[in-house]
Amino acid sequence: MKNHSWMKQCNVPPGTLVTGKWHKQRYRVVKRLGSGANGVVYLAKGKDGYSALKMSDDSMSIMAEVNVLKAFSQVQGPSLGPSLLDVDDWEQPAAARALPFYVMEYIEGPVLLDFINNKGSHWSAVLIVQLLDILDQMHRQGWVFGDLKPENLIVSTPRTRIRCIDVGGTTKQGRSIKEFTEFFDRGYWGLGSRKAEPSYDLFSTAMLMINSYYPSRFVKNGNGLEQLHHMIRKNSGLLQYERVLHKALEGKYRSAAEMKNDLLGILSAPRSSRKTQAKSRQGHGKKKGSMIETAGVLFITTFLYGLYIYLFLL
Ligand SMILES: Nc1ncnc2c1ncn2[C@@H]1O[C@H](COP(=O)(O)OP(=O)(O)OP(=O)(O)O)[C@@H](O)[C@H]1O
Repeated sequence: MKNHSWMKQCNVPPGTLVTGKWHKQRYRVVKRLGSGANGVVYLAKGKDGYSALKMSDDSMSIMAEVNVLKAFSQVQGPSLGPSLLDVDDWEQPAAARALPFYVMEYIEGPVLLDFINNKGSHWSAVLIVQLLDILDQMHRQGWVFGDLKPENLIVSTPRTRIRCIDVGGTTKQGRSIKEFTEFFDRGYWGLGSRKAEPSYDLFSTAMLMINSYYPSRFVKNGNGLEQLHHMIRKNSGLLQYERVLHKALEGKYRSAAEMKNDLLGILSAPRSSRKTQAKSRQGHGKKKGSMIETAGVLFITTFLYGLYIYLFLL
């Protein structure tokens, strides 16, 4: 069992001043943002404004995360993770030894599922397209994100960009995945190994999409692939992405860019033809939904795709 003694040392009340031993930067703790397997993250205020400060008594895990964030900061293109602002040790007055911490960009916004619950599941594909751009860059640099799950993805405002947080599970390609969450793990579904390779992240990406249409998730029940195919077929929102989802679940994509292009192909097809195709795949699709609803969704989807082109391609 994991030793959580660090919890006590890392448990600091709002208002606490954290001063770095080496760089002498000062951060005022505003509130606790959350804690994970490797430490506690606080919203903090320093001389340059708000930031997210992560502390842990496990200096190895702090250094590993710092190294990933440093590597990410060298990469051109979309931000692969929060930018790294400071790394230091905190000498708490009453503590026996200094506590390592790092400070990163504070990414403000709801986590993926909260955003989708609020705005509608049709946003899912647009955000997944953005995520695939990030993953493509990450994979080209030799990394695999590993623990992809909605809680590790924030939709930052006001430009509606998906951002990855928590690089604790980020693994060099070829090694074993360090951290995973069952629902998003292809090993759990019996659909592949836990070797860090791009197809591992692409499987999780397909599961993210499935999760956005099944927010309460579901557990494995027999043959993993058959069950996932069935769940996709049962949901008309997901059914339009069936081809892409099957390929990702079966590990048939060679790159995130390939998956992104397929998804964009579907998004750019007129909504009416997507719906017809999905219905014919569903076989005896029930006649449901009013003309007004269909027209509304058609309008929203066309608008979203236009927005996507405007925000990310122009
Ligand atoms: N850069 C950031 N900006 C905004 N919020 C953040 C940032 N980094 C972390 N958080 C918040 O802090 C919480 C804790 O983050 P952390 O990365 O330590 O662990 P976790 O994701 O909860 O757990 P685990 O590492 O076990 O998966 C996150 O759920 C998130 O809400």
